[in-house]
Order: sequence, then structure tokens, then C-alpha cells
Amino acid sequence: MDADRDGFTLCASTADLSQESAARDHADAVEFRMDLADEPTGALQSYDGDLPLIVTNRASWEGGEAEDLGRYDELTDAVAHDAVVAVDIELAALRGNAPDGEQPHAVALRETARDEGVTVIASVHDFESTPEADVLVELLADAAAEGDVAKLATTAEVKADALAMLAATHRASEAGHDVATMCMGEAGRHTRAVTPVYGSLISYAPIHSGAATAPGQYDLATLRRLLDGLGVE
Ligand SMILES: O=C1C[C@@](O)(C(=O)O)C[C@@H](O)[C@@H]1O
Repeated sequence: MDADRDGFTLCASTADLSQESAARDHADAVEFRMDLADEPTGALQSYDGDLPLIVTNRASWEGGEAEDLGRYDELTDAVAHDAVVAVDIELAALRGNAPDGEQPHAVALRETARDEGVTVIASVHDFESTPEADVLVELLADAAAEGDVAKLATTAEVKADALAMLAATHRASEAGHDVATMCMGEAGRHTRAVTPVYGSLISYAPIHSGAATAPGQYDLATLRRLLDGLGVE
């Protein structure tokens, strides 16, 4: 995957891998939201699309729909798939701040991913607010210490929240961390196009509007157009 300093990745986020061909024109990769899919393991086994995959199996305690530790088994199988280039693991699980019993699974998954040459995205989500920039920078440093890419998605209620995210993205990126940042919600929508200007390496968009995997997402074609307009490649 291009989630390194050499390039930016626009990721089509979907629960339906059969949609991959519809993403090819605009996306560099597909995020497979396994927690939102009906038969994630079967879908992955029969995947023969062109775009590389980021696999995410978001826990219910982090805003997703995966209810139990079985998500780690699914992810462990997934990282062995040739098309899978990155796996998303919640920072709280890696750090032992998640519900009981998560941490050993998260750490073992990270080890398996690294053995497979798969990039580890350590992710943090805040569905209520955006802390001040200093806190965001700390969160990004924590996530960067646990994963190869530090991902941070917070909820912007006012424009100042978006500004804090832009500043934090710039600072963390200048400090040498590989980051993926965005604000959820209307007030932060533009950050999805603008944080890459400040060093964010991954943006996420649904293939069609109406299939959003987070609040405030642009559809894929729109986000690509905005990024192109800003010269993000
Ligand atoms: O963590 C992220 C980012 C995201 O929450 C967003 O805001 O675009 C969308 C999720 O599918 C993805 O796993």
C-alpha cells in the first residue's frame, strides 16, 4: 500500500467487496468493513479484484458492529490474503484500554500482520468531540508508537475543531509520524480533502453517497475531485 511517505491513498470504504469494480476509477484501495458485511470471510476468500485491501473489523465499543473477540480470528485469516495490504487495529485494544481480554488478541494480530508484511493502522475514534490540538498530537504519537500508521477520526462540532485537526496533522506529520486524520460530522467535512495537504496519508469515502461508513463522508468521486483540485496525489 502507499500508506507511507511516498504517496497518498484514497480508500473506498465498503461492506460489499463486489463493489470493487465500481471503485476502480477513483480509489487507490478498498477498505473492507468486515463488521458491516454479511459473510466477510467468504467474501474475502473469493475476492479477485484489482485494488488492494485494507481490512477493518470495527468493535462495537469503537463505533462498529463487531460484538465479540471472533473479529480477531477473522482479521488473522484476512491478513494472510494476498490482496490485503493493511489491517486496522484499535489503539485502545493494543494499549489495553479496551474491554477485558482484547489486548493479547490485538497484539498477536499485529505480530501476524507484520510477519505477513501487512501495514498496521492503529486507530482512534471520538464520536462526540474533537479535543484540543495538543491532545490530538499526543493521540497520534501514541498510535504511531503502536502501529505503522496512526489514524485519528474525531467529531467536529465547530470549525475550530477542524482547525485543531489540521494543526495536529501538520505537527504529527512534521514530527515524522505516518498519519491518517479526518473529522467526522458536517463542520469537519472539508478536513477529509484538506488534511492530506498537511500530511495525512489516507482518506476514506463510500463508493456511493448513502453508503457512508462514518458521518460527514463525501462520496468517492467527489472526494477524488476535491483532492485533485488541491493537488493531492
Ligand atoms: O476509521 C475510519 C475512518 C472513518 O471513520 C471515517 O471517518 O472516514 C471511516 C471508517 O470506515 C474507517 O475505518
